[in-house]
Formats: sequence, structure tokens, C-alpha cells
Amino acid sequence: MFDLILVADWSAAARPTGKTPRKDAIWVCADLQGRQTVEYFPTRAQALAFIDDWLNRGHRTLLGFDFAMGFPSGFAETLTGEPTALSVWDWLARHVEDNADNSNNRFHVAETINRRFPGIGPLWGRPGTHDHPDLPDRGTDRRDHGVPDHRTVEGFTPSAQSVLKLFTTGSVGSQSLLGCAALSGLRARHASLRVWPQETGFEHVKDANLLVEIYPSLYEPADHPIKDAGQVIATARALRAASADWFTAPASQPDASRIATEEGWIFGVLPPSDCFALPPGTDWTPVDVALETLRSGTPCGMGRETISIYASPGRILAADLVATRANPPHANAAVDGWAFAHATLAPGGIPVVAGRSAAGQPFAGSIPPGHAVRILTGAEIPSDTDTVALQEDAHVSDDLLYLKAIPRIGANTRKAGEDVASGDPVLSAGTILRPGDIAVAIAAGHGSLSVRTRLKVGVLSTGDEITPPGSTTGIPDVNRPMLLAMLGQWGLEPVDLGHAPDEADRLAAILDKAGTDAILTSGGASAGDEDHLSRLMRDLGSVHHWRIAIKPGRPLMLGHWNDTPLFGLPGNPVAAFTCAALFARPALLQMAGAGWREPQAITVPAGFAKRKKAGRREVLRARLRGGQAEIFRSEGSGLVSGLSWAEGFVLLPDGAVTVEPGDPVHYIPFSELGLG
Ligand SMILES: Nc1nc2c(c(=O)[nH]1)N[C@H]1C(S)=C(S)[C@@H](COP(=O)(O)OP(=O)(O)OC[C@H]3O[C@@H](n4cnc5c(N)ncnc54)[C@H](O)[C@@H]3O)O[C@H]1N2
Ligand code: MOO
Repeated sequence: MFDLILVADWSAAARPTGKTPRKDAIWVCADLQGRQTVEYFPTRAQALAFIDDWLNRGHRTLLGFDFAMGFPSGFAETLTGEPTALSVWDWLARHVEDNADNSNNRFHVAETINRRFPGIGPLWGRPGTHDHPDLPDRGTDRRDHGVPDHRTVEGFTPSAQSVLKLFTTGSVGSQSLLGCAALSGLRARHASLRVWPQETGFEHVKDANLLVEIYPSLYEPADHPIKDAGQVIATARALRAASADWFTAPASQPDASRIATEEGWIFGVLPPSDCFALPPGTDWTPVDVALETLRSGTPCGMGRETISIYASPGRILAADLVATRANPPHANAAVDGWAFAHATLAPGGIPVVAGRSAAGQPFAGSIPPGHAVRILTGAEIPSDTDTVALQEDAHVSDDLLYLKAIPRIGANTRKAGEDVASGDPVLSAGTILRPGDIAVAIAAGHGSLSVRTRLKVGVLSTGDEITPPGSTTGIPDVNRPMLLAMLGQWGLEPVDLGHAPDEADRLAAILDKAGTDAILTSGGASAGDEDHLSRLMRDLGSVHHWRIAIKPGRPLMLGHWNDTPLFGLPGNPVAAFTCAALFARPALLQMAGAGWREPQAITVPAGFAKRKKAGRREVLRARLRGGQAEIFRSEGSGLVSGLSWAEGFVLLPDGAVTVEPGDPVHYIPFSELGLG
């Protein structure tokens, strides 16, 4: 269809990336009738000149860039008054300054954008060194700006990051701000270029030069020492093989024409036709619906207490913490050596004054110009000096100091407050205190902290067959000690509610007098004659969701006993563990005051093959070996040995999937679930 395919891996670098080809820079693959060349560019301007040159040659061209070419719903209209991606491109072209040496004003433009929106945001993320009051540092600092984080297409490419995030690992927002501005210019220079789907809709365009958004991570990189180069080569190959449904498949989305003009789409992402469909006749609750019920239904009602910093590991900070002193409190020496005022040194030996400055024992006198004084690591820099020479670079003879070389002004000194200034925010409310957080709290002047009182969570096992650990008869109680241990790792207060026999009255009495903030039960959650917990909850409790579209864990029951949230976990230990980690943990942490925390999955190649139907999410016990996710030998949810074998979960999506070895899958290490 196309004679020429151009694939660009874009970059938002603020400086030229250097003469030597390297990763995380701009790479362009040009594929002319199947013959590929790949080029590296130190600047955006050079890459655009190269692309201009190709476009001027008059080939039928498909041109792809790897950044979001549209923004989530509502963004364009608030910014430009028009709900189209192309209006945003033109707005950006008027505001972005992107110079030939890559220097640019993207963070300034981002602030200008944020000021047009209500609340705080929607854009976020900036390097710490920039002072941009209207561009929040963290995504969680934003509110009420009215823009969802993701475009529709990103629902089908879960590893794609939000275009609203401008900085740090994997962010694409900066690329998009600079890129969309550049594309506006490209369109102006090349009138024949049409943008799919923003201009064309989800149409199979056969006779135009097309500009599309691409996502190189969809393809296995070609063999090349630099991954970015391998990715543009692989993407160009994939585009050459694109079929008609690449253009038209997104038209199946309910509001396809709005998506096309406002949000755009990644060329090559095909929404599965039966995605999220449950088999007919079932009424299981999708995982995301159950999680949303929990997120909106488990507010924090915990009080506060002030405790010693020594008792604070794992506790949850109740209020934002502000530094009450600077760290370091005074300018001090970073090394053992000699302090002097740089500007006053004369050639030759430097006279040394008597005395010294040591940590905790500052030098008391004054140091005449051109003199030096002995100083030790951590000691205050005497007020009339500004530079420290390293002891190993100096020697003293006859009370004169000789330096091998004069260090630059300010060398080997630490400025007062260079770490934390008094009044700086250091930790935010909801932080679960880790050793590093405790360190900064102390450095910032705190010896005690206001934390949330601990959330008490009761754990109850049910079932007549359950016997105490160590028993030679019955089924030893795996779940209760396991769940109590999980709660402890999450910094909550586990309360052992013991074991209830299969009698509704006894079960109800135990639940009535639990006295905890939440309850986890295991067993009796499914529909059998002996499944007393589910019957009791339906009769006397309130059930919000029962039967979730997940394997393992389908019988999970979410509800309230009296006013206490109750998680009716399935009896099979693997299902109990999985449901506790994926459903109970975020809800309990939110109740405890730590906010809603979603575990972050990483995308890794599968070390296995598997096929699943649409209709439920599947959670496989997994671990990483050799950079690949391997899975446990069996999915049986009674196989407790797999819980010890595993170091994380592979999550397979609700829709149908076929996983082949090497395909990308989502892996959540147990450390992300607070179970490191
Ligand atoms: N008709 C249906 N049957 C089942 C369904 C269903 O939806 N309809 N779901 C199946 C699934 S999936 C699971 S998981 C189990 C969960 O059932 P229950 O929550 O009712 O659990 P129990 O029947 O009480 O126990 C299941 C299994 O786990 C053992 N168990 C229970 N507690 C413990 C414990 N504390 N420590 C160790 N092992 C425990 C128990 O002995 C059973 O072997 O239901 C399926 N059936
Ligand atoms: O939840 Mo059950 O353990 O899926 O078999």
C-alpha cells in the first residue's frame, strides 16, 4: 500500500544527545519498498529535516511517531475551545519554543496549560530543579481538573503511560507536547499529509500520505545493539504488513467518532471484539467493578496518636510533615582538610592559623584573608572561609600550607539547608513509614510523629474439618496464620478471632463480638449446603458483591456485618491469599489512612504458553527467572506449595488471550503487594 514507511522514535531531550548513537534518543527507520535504513539524530530539528527531505520526494508514505497524538476526553475543549486533537497541536505550535539545540520551554507551556483548567493539574511531573508552582510534582497532588488520565486506546495497551505525566520513568507527556507542536508544523509544510484517525476517522485510507501514532513496545525489537533502533526497525516491518482492520477495528468502540477526532488511536492496537464480555447467563462481578466498590466504600475513619519516631516503622503518617529545622543546619565540610577564603589566596605557601574546626566544636576565632584553618568532616565552615582543600592534596611545612592544586571555589563544602530547608514539606499524610522516611523526618527536626491509630482486622477460619496447625487429623488451619501474617506485613493490627464451626449461630456470635474495624473470614463462601458464611451474610449481613470474575477466588464475598466491612475469602488457601492481596489489602490500607494504592505491574516476556477464554481475570502464581515470568506447575487453588514457590503474580486480562512464550505479560512482584 505504501512505498515508504517512516517510523520515528521521538525524544523530549533538552540537549543534543551527542554525536555517538545512543539509546533514549531519536531514531528513524526509513523503509522504502522493504529496504530498511535506520538513522540516529542528536536533535529533533535534525530528525525533522530528515523527514521533510523524505516527504519532499513524493513517495506514497506512511509516517509514524511514538507519542500520544491526542489527549484524554475533555482536554482539547478546555484548552482550545474545540474538542479536536488537531486544535491542540496548533495551540502547542503557537506556545512551544523548541530550539535547534533541543532547548525548549515544555515545563513552562505545561504550566500555562494547567492554568487554563480548574483545580490542580491535569499535567504533572517535573524535574526537582525547576520551579513551577502550577505543575505538580506528583500525580496524587492533582485534583478537580476534570480530565481522565487515559485515552480509550490505552485501555487496550495497559503498559502505555498517561500522556498527562511529563517526567520520570517511562513518561510520554513531554514527548507529546513537543511532538504535537512539531506535527502541526509538519502538516503545514506537507499539505498532502493526512492524520489517521483524527482527520480520516477509522477509515481504511488507501490513497493518501498518512501520519499515524505508533507504539513500538507492541513489537519484539529487531536485532540491533541499540534497543531503540531495533524497535523502529521492527515497527516499520509490522506497519508494512498492516491489514485493513488496523484502520477500521476501533470503529467498534461506542463513541468511535469522538475518539477519532479528540483522542486519536495507536495504529496497530485492535480492541478484542469480546473484551470483558462475560459468558452469557453469568452475573459475576468484574474485578474492576468490585475494586471500585471497595475504593469508594472504605473511607478512613481512624484517629491520630503521637508516637516516638523509634516506634514509627510501618505506621501511617496522619498529617503532612514539614521540616522544623534545616539539614544540614550549618554549612559544613564534606572532607577532612583545610578551609580558606578562595578569593584571598596569594601564590605560594598559605599561613595556617592555630586551632581547628571539628564537628560539634566550631572554630571560635577569625581567619585573616589569605590564611587557612584545619577543618574536619562535618565541622562548620568558619564564616570567613568558603572552600575546603582535601587533606590528601595538601601538606604543611613550617606552618605554611602547600596545595597540589587550588580547588574550585566552594569545593568540599555542604551548604546549610541543601538537603532540607526549614519549612520544606518532607513527607505527606498517608505515607507508610519506611526507614528512609524515618531518616528524613529526623533530619527535618522530628523526634515524634502524628500517626493513624492502627486498624484492627479480625481473622476467622470456618469449617468443621479445620484443626490447629500441627494436628495429625483434619485439615490444618493454613488460612488464619497466613492471613494474620499478611496483615502484620501491611502494618495493620491483626486480631485472631479463632475458628468457627459450621453452625450459623456460633458464627454470628463470633462476628458480633469481634470488635475490630474489619473482618476477614475464610471458607464457607461458596454455595454448598455447608457454606454457612455466605448464607448468614445474605440473611443477616449485607452483601455488596458475591462471586467475582476472577480465578482463583470466584466465591469472594464483599459485604458488611453490622457496620464492619467483611471480606468473605474463599476457603482454598491460594484463593484466600490472592483475594486478600488483591482486594482486602487496598481497602484495608485506605481505611487505615494510607490512601488507595494500586500495585504497579511490570511488563515482562512470558516464559510459558497459555490460552484463556473471555470472562474472568486470571491470577497465576509466578516468579521471574532469566528476565521471564515462569508460572507454577498447576493452577489448582488447593496447592499451597505454589504460594511458597511464587514471588509474584502474572495477571491475565478479563478478555480472551493467547499467550505464547516471549509475549508481554503483566507481572506484579509480591513486594508491590506489601508481601516482600
Ligand atoms: N457449587 C459451587 N461450588 C464451588 C464454587 C462455586 O462457585 N459453586 N466455587 C469453588 C471455588 S472457586 C472455591 S475457591 C471453593 C471455595 O469454597 P468455600 O469458600 O466455600 O470454602 P470451603 O468449601 O469451606 O473450603 C474449600 C477448601 O478449602 C479448605 N479450607 C477451608 N478453610 C481452610 C483453612 N483455614 N486452612 C486450610 N484449608 C482450608 C477446605 O478444607 C476445602 O478443601 O469452592 C468451590 N466450590
Ligand atoms: O477460587 Mo477457587 O480457588 O478459584 O478454585
